[in-house]
Amino acid sequence: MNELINVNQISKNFNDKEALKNINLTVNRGEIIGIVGHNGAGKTTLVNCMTGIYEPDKGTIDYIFDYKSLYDHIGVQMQEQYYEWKSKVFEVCQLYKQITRSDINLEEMLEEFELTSEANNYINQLSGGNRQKLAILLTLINQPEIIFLDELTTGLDPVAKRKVWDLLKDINETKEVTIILTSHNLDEVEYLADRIMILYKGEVVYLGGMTSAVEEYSEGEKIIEFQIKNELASFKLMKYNAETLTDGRYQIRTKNDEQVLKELIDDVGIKNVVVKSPGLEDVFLKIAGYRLDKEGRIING
Ligand SMILES: Nc1ncnc2c1ncn2[C@@H]1O[C@H](COP(=O)(O)OP(=O)(O)OP(=O)(O)O)[C@@H](O)[C@H]1O
Repeated sequence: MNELINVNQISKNFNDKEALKNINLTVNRGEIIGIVGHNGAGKTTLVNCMTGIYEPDKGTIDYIFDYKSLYDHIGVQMQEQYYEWKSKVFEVCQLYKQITRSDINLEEMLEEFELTSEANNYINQLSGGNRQKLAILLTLINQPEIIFLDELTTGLDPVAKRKVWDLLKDINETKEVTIILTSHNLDEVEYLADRIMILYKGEVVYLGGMTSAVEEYSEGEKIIEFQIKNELASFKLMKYNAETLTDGRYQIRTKNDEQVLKELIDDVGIKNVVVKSPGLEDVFLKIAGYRLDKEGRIING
């Protein structure tokens, strides 16, 4: 695969705070990389280093293209506050086109993004989903090889979120644009990314495929969720360390799922059973040393 960016052992400090420590990352052409981590983990700092906004204190970043023309090759999602809030959609697109001296056909692009009917509307009148689609469109006006997106779907409803995700997949596949996105939304990363980087206190704790992340950190563990037919039998669950969920459901984590399931069916009496593998959220929480309580709130593990 073709390497676009090589991040070699970079570190970045703010005063005496180490925001990034010895980060390595090779970005290959055509891939989608999701960068996740707790608040303050260093996601934005890493993106800012890769997009030339910050200079690393240690290490180097090599680009396949000439660094002097970096902004001809990358697209960076602007924070909403940078737009002229009361501008019309088409005007902002045109401005971006002029600034980047692009020869892109804006009408075609708006059509592709299903934003044609919004072209003469003010940005502050757009729905959240359309505003995010516009943000993506703007990153693509200079026809970049790689785009950087930050917290793309925060606050969007599930349908709008899904539309934005599908748009991104389409851009990645048809335009062969490489995508780096930071997100707190693990479903988003799980759906979109080919590789995931998990940052924890400025260090990379995982970099690789999604399936191997789950395999590596779940160590063959399975999650069994169920209700019991007769609540009086609930004392029998004590030996399994079962957690109580909402809605009268229980959860057991085990590496011996077949045996435990058989015992639950034969000895306890269970119904509405779901057996699942841990997901990215479980992995993420485990790496960061957290777990969820029965209402799904994060607590220290
Ligand atoms: N310009 C700055 N000046 C001082 N400290 C900074 C600066 N930018 C980031 N930091 C610090 O560096 C660390 C990493 O911050 P960064 O914004 O990269 O984290 P993040 O993972 O993007 O967090 P969030 O999810 O909250 O956006 C934090 O401790 C933050 O306070």
